Amino acid sequence: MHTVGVPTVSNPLGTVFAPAKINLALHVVGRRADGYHLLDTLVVFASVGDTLTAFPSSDGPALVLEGPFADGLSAGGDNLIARADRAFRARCPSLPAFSLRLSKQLPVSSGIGGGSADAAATLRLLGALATNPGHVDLEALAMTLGADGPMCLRSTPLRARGIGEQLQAWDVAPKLDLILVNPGIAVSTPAVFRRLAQRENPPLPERLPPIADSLALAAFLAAWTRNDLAAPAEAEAPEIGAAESALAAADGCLLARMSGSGATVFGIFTDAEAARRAASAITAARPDWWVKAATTISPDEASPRRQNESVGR
Ligand SMILES: C[C@](O)(CO)[C@H](O)COP(=O)(O)OP(=O)(O)OC[C@H]1O[C@@H](n2ccc(N)nc2=O)[C@H](O)[C@@H]1O
Ligand SMILES: Nc1ncnc2c1ncn2[C@@H]1O[C@H](COP(=O)(O)OP(=O)(O)OP(=O)(O)O)[C@@H](O)[C@H]1O
Repeated sequence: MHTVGVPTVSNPLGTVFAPAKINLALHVVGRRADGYHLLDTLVVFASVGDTLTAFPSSDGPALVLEGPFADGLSAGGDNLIARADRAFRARCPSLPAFSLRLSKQLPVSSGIGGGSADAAATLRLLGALATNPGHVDLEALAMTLGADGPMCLRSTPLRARGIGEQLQAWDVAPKLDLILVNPGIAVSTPAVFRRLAQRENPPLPERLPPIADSLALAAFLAAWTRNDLAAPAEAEAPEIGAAESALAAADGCLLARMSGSGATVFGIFTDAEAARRAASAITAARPDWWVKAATTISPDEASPRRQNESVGR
């Protein structure tokens, strides 16, 4: 795969949304012999994310990056989209060449899936465009591209254990009104894991209680769950604490917490209007931060759409 200009062919073949992943809770419960950490995490996906579109290409596979966070991200063979494309084609060699265009809306190295979401979206899109993808194990491929790969492939509310490969649907997740705030700092996931003081912590409660709405969820998360990577991430990037405090102090915020290995922080709000107001106020106070009001998405909203289907966003 190589970088080219904007594709001349205007008709897209299909498009897929790569939503931001949010770890509502992230417990580090152990460590494997290979150094990877065992997790117990509750995950939802948001209405903000990257968009990946496929165009026909007569010139071999190509990748074009655009959008607010495209700068500084390589479109070469190390991009997770290029890696996912190669991995898929190795198992499905008859797939025609596509030019892929990524609209990069999510900050890079920010704890909300970014690269894993793009890699998973690539697999979903290629799987939808291939005529015979039945023999390709997308979940196994996704894991080779990152521990967050399998959860991003599903992009539905879930609980993940192991290093992220043991997935259990969380069908009763309430719809949430959220704000995501990134204080403009890229945080390295390995660096945060390295700083962990305690690697064996209690897991989430074995059975999640019935949770009716945002209020009940926020109460449950606050009482029973944590993000064990928050302290090491904040030691790496103290601005995370400022972003969390800004969210927590906003009217209508039920819970503020860091996602993944940071530095993005999410706030759960009482309603969409409160979230919009708080997002405007935080943006006004900190124009240098990335601030987005969002909701959690339903399972079908991250499904690939072929050209003649509505993209819906
Ligand atoms: C922190 C989370 O975002 C929670 O969802 C993920 O566990 C990270 O997933 P990811 O970014 O896809 O991670 P990978 O690209 O597979 O791993 C990056 C690095 O993070 C560390 N890592 C990652 C996942 C994990 N369960 N244990 C780890 O120790 C390892 O040092 C690894 O080399
Ligand atoms: N398409 C891509 N989008 C974002 N990052 C990419 C991409 N391809 C490769 N990368 C690289 O992957 C690394 C991790 O970026 P990413 O945005 O996935 O981190 P993250 O948001 O912390 O993810 P996670 O929440 O899974 O830990 C960065 O070093 C980045 O350069």
